[in-house]
Amino acid sequence: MGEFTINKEKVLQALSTVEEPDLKKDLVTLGMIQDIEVGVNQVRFTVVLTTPACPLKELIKRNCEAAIHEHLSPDVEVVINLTANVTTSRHSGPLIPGVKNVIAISSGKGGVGKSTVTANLAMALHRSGAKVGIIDADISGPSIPIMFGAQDMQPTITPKDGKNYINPIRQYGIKMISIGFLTPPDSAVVWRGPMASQALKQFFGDTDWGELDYLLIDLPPGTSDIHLTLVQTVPVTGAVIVTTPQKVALADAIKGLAMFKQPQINVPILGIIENMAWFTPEELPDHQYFIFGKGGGQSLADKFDVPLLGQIPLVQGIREAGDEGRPAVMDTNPVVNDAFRDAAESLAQQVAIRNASREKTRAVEIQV
Ligand SMILES: Nc1ncnc2c1ncn2[C@@H]1O[C@H](COP(=O)(O)OP(=O)(O)OP(=O)(O)O)[C@@H](O)[C@H]1O
Repeated sequence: MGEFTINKEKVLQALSTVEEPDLKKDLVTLGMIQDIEVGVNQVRFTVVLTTPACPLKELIKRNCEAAIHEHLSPDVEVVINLTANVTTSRHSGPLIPGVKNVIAISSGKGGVGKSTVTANLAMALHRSGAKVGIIDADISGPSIPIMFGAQDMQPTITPKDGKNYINPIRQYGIKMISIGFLTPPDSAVVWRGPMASQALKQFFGDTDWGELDYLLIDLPPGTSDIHLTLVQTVPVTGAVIVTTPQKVALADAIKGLAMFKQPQINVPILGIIENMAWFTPEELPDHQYFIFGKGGGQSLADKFDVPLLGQIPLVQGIREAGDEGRPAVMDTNPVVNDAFRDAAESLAQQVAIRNASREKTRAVEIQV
């Protein structure tokens, strides 16, 4: 056998046979391979994933290793370092320049667990290594501060470049701002649409978010002026619709979906999360009782040809943790943790696919 030397080019050639399963292009073309080092019988390189929450990272790693063994040498040791650089499809504009993805979390009707899902998705994304923020724009009951045990905190103001900026609260590693921070906890302020829209604009224009991979927006249930304000103020990467499997919830979720699809709004639907998909008693983690019906989220996803990102069971601990001021994924119930982690990974995956495949989003122009 002739002498075969491994060099960087050969490593790149071998890795150009490995496809990113979602983006359907090879890792070299996608610019995902960095820092190749060739040592004695050893190859090292970094794979830069599109999100730290990538559900396919182990598969990609295995495929890279297999490609090196197949195309270069079966004996070479392969050391792969995985990192992530979350992608964006936003034109960087004057507002929130360091925020890569804005994700609207919406529901057709109230009480389906939209805020609970937002809080836990945020925490699961943060745990994967992403930089995450939340804007709680739910005027019907701003519950994010309570779910994060932050109801008594107050955002501070810092002057910067001749302007006063709001600093988001930081709790459990997540930056957040809520319409609830603008009113004392026990006051009965009734938020009217225009006031809330004004507040939302401030949360984008006058708030120092710094660098974020994902900024989740907890919207009021149904359709409202605030939804319009959101899409007119910043480019929105996509929307997630939270529903329960119940018929009445699904009917409203369809309206919510239809709103985002309207031509003048045109926000891509990243997928559906079915909350309270079944009841699982804490002491019987393998049992599932379909008390609100079964398969509703999947049939909605099928009807609109969008992914079902996750199914979250109804678990007493989810409610208790929320009431006690922490997202339930901070506890150790594997049923809850797995459900939210899977949903967060699917969401991050859809964001990456969307960023790779669609045009950049712009804020919606107001027709006058
Ligand atoms: N999967 C779940 N298991 C157990 N309890 C849940 C679950 N999801 C939500 N809850 C509980 O249901 C109640 C309503 O949830 P949440 O406030 O998140 O709903 P929402 O859709 O944001 O409501 P709204 O937008 O109308 O304020 C809360 O007490 C929450 O703790």
